[in-house]
Amino acid sequence: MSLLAVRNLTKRFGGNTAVDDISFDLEAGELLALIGPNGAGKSTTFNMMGGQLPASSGSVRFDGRELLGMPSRRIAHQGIGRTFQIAATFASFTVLENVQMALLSHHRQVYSFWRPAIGRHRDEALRLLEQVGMGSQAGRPCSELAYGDVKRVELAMSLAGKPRLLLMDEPTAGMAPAERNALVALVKSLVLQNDMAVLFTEHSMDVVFAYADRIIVLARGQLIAQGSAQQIRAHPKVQEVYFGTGKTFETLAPGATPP
Ligand SMILES: Nc1ncnc2c1ncn2[C@@H]1O[C@H](COP(=O)(O)OP(=O)(O)OP(=O)(O)O)[C@@H](O)[C@H]1O
Repeated sequence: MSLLAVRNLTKRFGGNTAVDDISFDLEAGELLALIGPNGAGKSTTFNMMGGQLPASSGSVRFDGRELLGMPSRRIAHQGIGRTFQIAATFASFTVLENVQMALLSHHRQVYSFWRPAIGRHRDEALRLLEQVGMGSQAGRPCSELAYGDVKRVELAMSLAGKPRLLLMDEPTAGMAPAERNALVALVKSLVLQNDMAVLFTEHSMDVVFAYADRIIVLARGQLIAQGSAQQIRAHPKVQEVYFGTGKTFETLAPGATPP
């Protein structure tokens, strides 16, 4: 049985079928990219899986349990984490405090402003920050960080819930190419270390082809291809939907800097 089994998932907005009968699986230890041109249905798929949007029909089973119909908070407590396109850190709080608050939330403890979280889950928060390479910045306010570092803090926060599956919606949006590669390389190493599964949407083909174990491609709501980077790059339907969008499918030489 797959860790995640999506079957015949469909979302209609009035007469527009945004996600049209898609099915795919995801296994533990796998980094799966969901790609497709603008309006393909990627965010809608994520929002149905995370409980932010009701599906019109279909099924999403995680470890055999149906997620559709569950509220998002309950989905999170099944062991599914989610990061959003907009970084969700508190700017005036330190890096460490942000991760401590995520841990408090995971343990369903209430943060109160007159009794700060300082001291609670400190060691665990520092351990998570070390995992994402931010241990040395623990005492800095998030407002002072470079954007790429904020995304690392956000990643540490999403790990606070010990997810077995992490949904990452455009984790590298707004990042420079070198930062993008570093972040996805980090995610890949976390997948292997923690035996997690990650499903991510991404517009930069360079990071998708460099790091994803498998790729699924949506176009106008339909799943038009799935497979390895090599299979996707050579797939005629994929080439057709991306033709004219300026996206390229060349492989980078090892160690080369992407455009
Ligand atoms: N709340 C909504 N109400 C009506 N239509 C919507 C809604 N959300 C999305 N859509 C439509 O569903 C389709 C899929 O949109 P979606 O945002 O899922 O695509 P996407 O692949 O994430 O695009 P992008 O890469 O631009 O973020 C589009 O036609 C969009 O206009």
